[in-house]
Amino acid sequence: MVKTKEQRVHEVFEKISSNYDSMNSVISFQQHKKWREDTMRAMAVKPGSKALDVCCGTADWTLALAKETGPEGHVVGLDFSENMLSVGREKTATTPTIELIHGNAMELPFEDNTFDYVTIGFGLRNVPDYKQVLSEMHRVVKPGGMVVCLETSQPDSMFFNTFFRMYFRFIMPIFGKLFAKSYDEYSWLQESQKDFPDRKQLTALFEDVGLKNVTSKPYSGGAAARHIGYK
Ligand SMILES: C[S@@+](CC[C@H](N)C(=O)[O-])C[C@H]1O[C@@H](n2cnc3c(N)ncnc32)[C@H](O)[C@@H]1O
Repeated sequence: MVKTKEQRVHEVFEKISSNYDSMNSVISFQQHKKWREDTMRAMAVKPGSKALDVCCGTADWTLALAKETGPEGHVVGLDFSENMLSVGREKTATTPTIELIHGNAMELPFEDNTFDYVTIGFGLRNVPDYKQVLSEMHRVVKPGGMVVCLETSQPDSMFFNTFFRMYFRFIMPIFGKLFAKSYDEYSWLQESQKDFPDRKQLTALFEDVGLKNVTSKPYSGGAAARHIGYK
């Protein structure tokens, strides 16, 4: 039986959960930390606010959000991989303002207008329907609230774009094999990168679901980008 994208993604993350955090630094040459920090700065999260981190995985961004929302805030992390969540649960055990829940980004289990911030970090390219997930994020954020996506993107320069694709296709799986004994999983992850919208296309998708004042910023020559929009 042919597996759906959703089933395959689920299998991949169930398998790589224990190596995920260290592999992130290997495959992005530590760059992901800078991208995350810059995005958090741009968000200027208000203490005491309520945030949702969609596709939270091992909860790195969830923890960063909780640091900003502080003791009066509340941060929910949602993911459909129990193994990724269980790594996240260990990391967040001493942060009582964080709640990690099992769920699907395609159908968020929250009322309309619930959160001040809704984020997705390196998750959007993995879902079966980008627009459906963005529209769910738009639905659950409060009017005036912020929707934020940090994701790999398509570099502007043709030369760098070709290099980046080659890297994802040939080098990253080798790193996956060497450091995480998972050649197939890291090889498969490039599939989700190569067809992902570029900055302009993702901005248009944000606007299609009703988000306003959408801005984007490229990182590392456009290898990654953050998008921010408001409801
Ligand atoms: C590359 S990881 C990103 C984890 C984390 N946000 C980070 O910044 O490191 C992608 C995560 O998305 C989750 N995911 C993919 N599709 C999903 C879906 N439809 N619903 C919920 N989680 C999903 C995977 O289980 C995985 O934990």
